[in-house]
Amino acid sequence: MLCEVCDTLGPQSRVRQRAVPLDFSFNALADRRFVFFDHALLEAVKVGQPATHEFFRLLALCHTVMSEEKSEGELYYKAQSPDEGALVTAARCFGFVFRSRTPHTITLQEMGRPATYQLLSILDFNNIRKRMSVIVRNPEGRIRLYCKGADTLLFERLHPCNQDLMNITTDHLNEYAGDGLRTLLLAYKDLEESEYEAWSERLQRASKAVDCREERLAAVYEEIEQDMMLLGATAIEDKLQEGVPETIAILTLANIKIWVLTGDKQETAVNIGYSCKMLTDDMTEVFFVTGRTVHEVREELRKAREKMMDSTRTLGNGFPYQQEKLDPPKGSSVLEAIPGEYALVINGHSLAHALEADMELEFLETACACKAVICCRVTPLQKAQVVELVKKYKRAVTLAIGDGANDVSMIKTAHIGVGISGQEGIQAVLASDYTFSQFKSLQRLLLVHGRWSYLRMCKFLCYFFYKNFAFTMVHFWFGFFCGFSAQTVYDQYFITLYNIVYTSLPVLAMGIFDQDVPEQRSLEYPKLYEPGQLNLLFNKREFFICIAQGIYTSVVLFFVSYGVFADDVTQLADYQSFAVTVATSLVIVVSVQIALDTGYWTAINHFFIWGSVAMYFAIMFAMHSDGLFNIFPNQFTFVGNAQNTLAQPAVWFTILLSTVVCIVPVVTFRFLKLDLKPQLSDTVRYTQLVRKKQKPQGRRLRIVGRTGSRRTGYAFSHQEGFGELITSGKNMRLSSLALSSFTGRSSASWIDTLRKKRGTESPAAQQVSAGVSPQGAEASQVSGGVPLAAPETGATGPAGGASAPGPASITEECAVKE
Ligand SMILES: Nc1ncnc2c1ncn2[C@@H]1O[C@H](COP(=O)(O)OP(=O)(O)OP(=O)(O)O)[C@@H](O)[C@H]1O
Ligand SMILES: [Mg+2]
Repeated sequence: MLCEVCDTLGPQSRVRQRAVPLDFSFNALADRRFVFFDHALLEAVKVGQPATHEFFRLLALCHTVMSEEKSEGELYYKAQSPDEGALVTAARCFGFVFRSRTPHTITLQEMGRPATYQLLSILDFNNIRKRMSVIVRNPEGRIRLYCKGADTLLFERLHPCNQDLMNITTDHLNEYAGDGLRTLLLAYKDLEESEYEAWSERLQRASKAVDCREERLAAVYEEIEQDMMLLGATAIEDKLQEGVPETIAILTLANIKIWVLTGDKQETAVNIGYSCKMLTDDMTEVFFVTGRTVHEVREELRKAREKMMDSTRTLGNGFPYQQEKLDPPKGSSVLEAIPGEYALVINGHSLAHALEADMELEFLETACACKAVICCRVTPLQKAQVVELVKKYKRAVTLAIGDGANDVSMIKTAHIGVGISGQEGIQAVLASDYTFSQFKSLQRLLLVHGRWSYLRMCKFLCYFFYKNFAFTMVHFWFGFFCGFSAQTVYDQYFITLYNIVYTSLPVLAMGIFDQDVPEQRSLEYPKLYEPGQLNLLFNKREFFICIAQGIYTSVVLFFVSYGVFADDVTQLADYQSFAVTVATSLVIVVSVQIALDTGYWTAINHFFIWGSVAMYFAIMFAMHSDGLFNIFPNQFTFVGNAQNTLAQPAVWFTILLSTVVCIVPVVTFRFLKLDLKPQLSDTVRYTQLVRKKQKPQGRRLRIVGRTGSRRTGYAFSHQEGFGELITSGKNMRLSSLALSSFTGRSSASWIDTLRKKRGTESPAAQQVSAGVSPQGAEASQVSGGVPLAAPETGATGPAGGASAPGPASITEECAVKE
């Protein structure tokens, strides 16, 4: 915490860090954990400077902290906001100890002497007022108002005689905020008895008002919080949690747009933006929207858009890539395809105009074109409105994450609300769908569990449609042979048990446990998150594919069995044997299909799949047995059927044939898809497999290629050589080994880089070059002597995404990660 007491302490007294922390031993009630370095401040307190004393008195009186004194001198504070806790603790250490409060009094110990203040009123803090005040009568009987709050609001309410002090304090506040500290301004006002009495009456009336009570109270508060005297300012460091920049970086790579909505002032918010790497010095431009009128805000937004469009035109000259970028995909705005990195910082008062009906779209367009958006000094309602705006116009899923009560409305508005449990109370946690204590857990929530959950749901749905169509459509084909008499193909008990016993548990196990790639890989390759955003795993196309597969299966099941029975191959030509054959084929085919769909096998998956098939046979044999028929002759009419039918080898051949005809096309289709158009998850899985097989000696080489075509790739080096390539490029093929993904020249220089790093020849290098396409011929020549285990140079980020514009700026980065 930094403190500045105006008038008494100049900027030179604000020493951030001295080697020797202050000695608070003069104060028996000081908190031993409190560390402070500004000796001048302590001196000022000790010599009794009135302004300094008043400054700390304000900190000890103007708050909502509760105290607990376990034994003499053992004080514990319970603060709703950690900032308030820090300020009251600072006052305590400097000799102004807050000891206890009752509804009408506050007891302090001021420089060793007890002092009880009569608490006349508390003018509560809220996110619109952004300040709080207390009115107290001091032991001498004087009434004084103490106020602390956001600088912008307090400056407007100071007495004009504070002008010089305000100027100095503004400089200091900007300096603090520039360092990313959260600042507060402190002020006081002496009140006459009569003045307070009159105001108190108005307050009583306002607090008893039935309608518009909040507004009336705010107006009455406003009346008294005027012409105050500036006392000083405080600045508190709100440390970023561990892993925040990394999490933001990884989520950005996963194509997740991140907007920061904060109540902090602009300078603090911008500084935090830089420290969490949302804003960087490499950005083309950061637009600040600070207009106070509708016209100004509209103008600033327009200028920002124009600049972005201009850059598109300038950069676009002659580069087909740019042209491609200028023709954005259907449904998206031209601005969203803008090259370059821009950021938008908008203030709360400007945001109020930007969110008006006639400007909201302009604001959204501009903001969406920017890589980073920071809205500062926003109220909780505005936070919710921004989320609402995105929900209204973008087909996007919104997630709001916050820790304080001021984030509740936004958490509730967003599709997914996440609360961080910390020192800011539990309101955010109670309002949220998910809760954790560290921001960095967000990456696991989204990239691992969110991804898996989407995958599982999609697979579950696809399989569900498939198995039901395969089951039901058989009746339709049968209808042509039974004159659509509504006779069912299957035994009635099979119809009842098919969905609830024979095929439910395997798909449930898949829906619970399935994974396509392990969690570590999900975090390493954030691009894996994209299929979910693009709805690739379950959409109309996928739906129709499942249905088509289901219908195809039903055709095969029915007509293969029909063909066999019609030719009398089985010497069984009865309806019941046919029913058993089709039903058995169906259960086996859908079980094989779920086995094919299951990407992650656990003992439970095995148990459920084998168990379901075993259960089918067990139940069928039981129901077709003489025993049950003897007890319920009218119920179990298929007596002896299973035993007879399944004793025929031809029936088993029929079942086998149906299964093969159903499954082979699926396997072929999947294989071709994997080979011709692999998804990133396929490639990652494949890498995993290869890695397991090759048992690498712990070294993996990651190459992030930055090429003019904006392709990026990774090559893995095992001890024997390059394994394979993972790429996010469009036309990559799994079979095209590492270097063909890069242009020949690029590969050459890339390999050259490696060669420089280590000069020994490796036979594996030739192995790589053998897989190089003509495009990579130059590379293959060079790669004759490439050393594959490059020396350790430190790891790059988790994935390569950035690209330098233009073919001339082809660069490669090599890093070896253990
Ligand atoms: N207890 C308080 N007393 C007086 N002023 C306060 C108090 N708490 C916050 N403020 C002022 O009100 C402003 C808005 O607070 P708010 O809680 O809306 O946002 P924040 O805590 O600054 O940021 P975030 O939105 O990131 O939580 C703060 O920046 C601060 O200047
Ligand atoms: Mg807050």
